[in-house]
Amino acid sequence: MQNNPIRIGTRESQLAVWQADLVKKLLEDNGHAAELVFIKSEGDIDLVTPLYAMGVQGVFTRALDAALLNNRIDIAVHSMKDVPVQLPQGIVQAAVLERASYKDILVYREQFTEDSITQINHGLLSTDNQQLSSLLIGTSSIRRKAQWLNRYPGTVIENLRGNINTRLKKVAESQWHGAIFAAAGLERINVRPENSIDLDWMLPAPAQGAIMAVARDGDYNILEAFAPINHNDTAIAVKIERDFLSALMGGCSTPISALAEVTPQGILFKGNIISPDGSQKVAVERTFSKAEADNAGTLAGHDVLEQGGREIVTAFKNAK
Ligand SMILES: NCc1[nH]cc(CCC(=O)O)c1CC(=O)O
Repeated sequence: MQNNPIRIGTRESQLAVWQADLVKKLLEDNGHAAELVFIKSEGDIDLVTPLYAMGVQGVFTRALDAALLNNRIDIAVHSMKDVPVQLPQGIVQAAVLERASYKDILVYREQFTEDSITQINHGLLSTDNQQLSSLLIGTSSIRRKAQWLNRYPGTVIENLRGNINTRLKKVAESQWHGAIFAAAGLERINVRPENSIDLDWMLPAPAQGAIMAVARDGDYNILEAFAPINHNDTAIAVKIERDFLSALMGGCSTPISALAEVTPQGILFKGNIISPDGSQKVAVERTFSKAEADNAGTLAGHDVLEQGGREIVTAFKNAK
């Protein structure tokens, strides 16, 4: 039994605090006292450098890892897609919460729909507005950039860093057509603008929309407290997605997307890797049985490597 309140470490952004509060509430529902401890991360301090250029993995997670290992907190709560697939020595997964929307969405500044954006990009929409001759889209995610350019070649991609509120403000003040966000982030803190559409053709980052709690290895009181709040189907899906990522590259901030959906008919998996300029894409779509879950991500990753993905990985690594 855990006696002292469970110290939940979190970053200070509104989304991070919302996610940590959810964990606190779930713990309290199960009879555990808990409190939040705020920790600043490198990813929050440097708001300019694109994430993929920061050179290290885990810019959002390392400060929390250190707090965990130094026993300043008992649990760290993360957006799972920000967590490197290889957890640091001494840190283990305690729970994965039920996934929210995994979708990427386009927040657009004016009355553009995806249809009109497609038309604009293909020069089909007649307009006198000079601005529309080339699309300007904000994102600092190399994965979103690669997918967008693959679908809409010729778009100019603008760097867009910062927490959700900063980014929304930047888009509103920009001259861009729009910017790409994770639906989950905006919806959780209730700031998804009306001018937004789900990008159904875009595959999410591995584990997008999932929340992960990590603990010290061997801290059995904590691991026991978190077992009941683990969502099994989500945990299975995100493990497959992260195995796919590992099989291809093993890093975050890569142009690799993956989505596994656990359904009564089996596990539906889709994944891809796209060269950062959008010109080359290798995609896989496979159905697995639940019994195959352990190897599904790795198998799908090997499919992609064999179908030309290896060349994209190599070029990406050499360009870094
Ligand atoms: N990389 C930043 C980040 N990490 C998690 C989310 C949103 C929540 C989620 O995807 O789980 C975001 C913002 C975004 O991608 O727009």
